[in-house]
Amino acid sequence: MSELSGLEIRGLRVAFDGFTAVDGVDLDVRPGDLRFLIGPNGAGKTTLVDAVTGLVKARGSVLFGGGELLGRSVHRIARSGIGRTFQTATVFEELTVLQNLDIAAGAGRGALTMLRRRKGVPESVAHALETVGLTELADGLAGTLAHGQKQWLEIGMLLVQDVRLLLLDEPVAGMSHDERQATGELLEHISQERTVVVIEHDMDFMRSFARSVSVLHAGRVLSEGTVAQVQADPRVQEVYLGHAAVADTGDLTGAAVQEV
Ligand SMILES: Nc1ncnc2c1ncn2[C@@H]1O[C@H](COP(=O)(O)OP(=O)(O)OP(=O)(O)O)[C@@H](O)[C@H]1O
Repeated sequence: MSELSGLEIRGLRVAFDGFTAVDGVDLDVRPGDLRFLIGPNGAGKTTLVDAVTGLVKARGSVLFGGGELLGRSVHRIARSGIGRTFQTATVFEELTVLQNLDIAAGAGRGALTMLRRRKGVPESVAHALETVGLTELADGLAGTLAHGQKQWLEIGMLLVQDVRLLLLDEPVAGMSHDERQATGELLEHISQERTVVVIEHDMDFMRSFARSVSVLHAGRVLSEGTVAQVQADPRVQEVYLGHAAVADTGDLTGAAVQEV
């Protein structure tokens, strides 16, 4: 296992045709954190992750493990140990779970190694299967997996690549209660050895599993801290509820908030 690394973002700025989607963000995610990025639709969460992973051009600085990511290609950033998932799982449905993991594991290998016949399942793949709870389903087609299981397979595909920073975009969207719980426990487990950043709208899930939270609004960091700290922040309540009147629990889960 490689050393734990943190993310250090300074003055990050992303503009689309004159519209500034990320407007001078500073963000520190310490090594091994389980950080939730929350904020209303259009706050800039996905664009921030796009900038970190090289999908959009950005200004400022993004250091991971001390190395500058901005200016590197998407592939070089991936090879730096950074991986992400998207809101819709992107597994190969016609292949088995094992084959999906095998391909992901081979992403960093040469074609010859990929073609060579191997006996058994590589250690890293077996370990990832175990971690994401899909060992029993290894030979099943990925297309037949339940929605939650596809998300876990995607996470497994990042694990076999030995990704050290996982950026997950709404991993529990559409999941059942039990699947959410299992996913939260999986992320807690993974973040013992890796740094995890989760974009999320599900406030119950965030409250149960976040170690730290950053609230984005209109391309800026509005608030940051523990769950209790951001819930108690009147600016956060203002953005989520339109007023600062939720004094008792700082409850962010009102019906109006679920899909904010
Ligand atoms: N490729 C693009 N071209 C133009 N505008 C974009 C592009 N991508 C994002 N935007 C705009 O940037 C803003 C931030 O979008 P982004 O998707 O990052 O927000 P978000 O916080 O992830 O929202 P959501 O929670 O709805 O996913 C939005 O106003 C969006 O319309």
